[in-house]
Amino acid sequence: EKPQGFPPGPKWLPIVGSIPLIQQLHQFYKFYHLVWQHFTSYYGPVVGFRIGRDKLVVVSGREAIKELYSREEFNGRPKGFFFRVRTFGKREGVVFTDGHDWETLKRFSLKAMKQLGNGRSGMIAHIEKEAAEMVEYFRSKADTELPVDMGHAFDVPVLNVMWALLAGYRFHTDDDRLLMLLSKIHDSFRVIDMSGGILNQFPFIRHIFPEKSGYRKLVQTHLPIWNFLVETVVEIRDKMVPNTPPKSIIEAFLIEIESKNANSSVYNSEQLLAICLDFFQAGSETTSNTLGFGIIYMLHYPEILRKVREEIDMVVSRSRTPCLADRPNLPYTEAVIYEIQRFANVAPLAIAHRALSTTKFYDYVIPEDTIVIVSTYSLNMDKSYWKDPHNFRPERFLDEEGRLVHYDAFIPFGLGKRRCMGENLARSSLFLFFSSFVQNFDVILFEGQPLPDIEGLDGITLSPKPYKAVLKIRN
Ligand code: HEM
Repeated sequence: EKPQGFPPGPKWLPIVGSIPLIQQLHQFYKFYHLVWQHFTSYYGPVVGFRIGRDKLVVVSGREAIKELYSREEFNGRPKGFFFRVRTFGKREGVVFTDGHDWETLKRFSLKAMKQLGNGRSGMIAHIEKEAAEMVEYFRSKADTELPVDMGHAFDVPVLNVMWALLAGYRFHTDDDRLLMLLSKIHDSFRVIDMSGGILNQFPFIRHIFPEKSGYRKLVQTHLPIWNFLVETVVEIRDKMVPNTPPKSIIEAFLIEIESKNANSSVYNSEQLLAICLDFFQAGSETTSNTLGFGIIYMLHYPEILRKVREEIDMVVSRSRTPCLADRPNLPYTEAVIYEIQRFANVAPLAIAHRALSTTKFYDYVIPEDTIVIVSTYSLNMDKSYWKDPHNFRPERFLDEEGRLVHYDAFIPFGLGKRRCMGENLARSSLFLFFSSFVQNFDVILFEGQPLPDIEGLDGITLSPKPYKAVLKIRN
């Protein structure tokens, strides 16, 4: 039965809740964030409904989202069966956990990232090197004139940045293990359904329908990733030199394990694998999909591309690729990247939160364990805020003097205690990969080939639809 004071929303049917209506609307709209938007237009910024046994609340709009992000009670993550399969049936790692262990691990990871982070010898140097490698690699492709899979063009460099952070080294671009890993990570994004799907509602059905329930696929997709991570951790542990500063997150974590007692619930090898998986999944698709969309938009808006290149040519010249120190001097390029992020809505629903206790929100009662979804899409496409949200217009992020403008409603990385841990890394990667790519290459479609679709594919993250094109070195 619907709890007293629960936010307004569609009808609750016995057992299934609103599932049939949601499925119907999803068929029509194709994207979950549009289904939630549909509800919002009927019921307001806070909508409540039920999916199977789970109560869900979708929060939209600037005011409600800011309020939500400021409240400690909403800092939980869903804890259903589905969200635990990827971490060996337990709640481990930093993305789908909460409470004391999550806080400890988040603090540890942020500190390790900071230590490995900035500066010539750290992550920035890694990303700059990776961007230079990417340009070399695409140059060799451009020479052969073989078509490139543009939807995934940035997967390897982006994953290599993540890998440098986690493991301290990079893969060769054609490394078979890397390609296997990438395809499994992609698959995992197609099988992780943010609401948890049927498996989350009725975990026992995996014994009856291992195939149909999606359980087998879920395990089979994660198995090679787990195995690979285990191998890597063992390799790194065997090579570690005692009493030297850690060169990667894995090394930093292994040092913690060594220094703590063996039964720590936080510093143990399962948690380490869970963290690696979290970073892999949270960091790679988001960044490479954003870049993929960026290139599609540049094909649609050649005039904007021309201006980006003009700025890069003037500030950086064409004799070298951009470095991070150029960023403050390239406000137009930055504005274009902001607009790509706003327009692409790569994480349209952030990552689901959970109410840690029964609490009041606006005039409503949100019961403990309600899953709370933040529609960042509603912020990015708010008409009253942006005026023309459906236009791709980077100038909105510049003032009259051409300086970058920051808006408090532009929060592609979330806010508050659960905000993205990779924001700096992601922003540096987006800047370096995007600017180096457009500085050096033209994307040439085949004769008669339509412009690639602006609209992406639905999933945990939105991804560009795959398409092929030939790269030419820009003259
Ligand atoms: C363009 C790229 C990226 C976007 C748009 C993005 C966006 C987000 C968003 C919206 C959240 C959830 C906020 C919330 O819970 O409300 C999040 C969480 C997270 N992100 Fe990112 N992210 C990006 C790149 C990265 C990278 C590169 C890393 C890793 C280095 C990363 C690691 C994480 C982690 C670990 C969390 C979970 C934090 C927690 O639950 O406490 N992300 N990100």
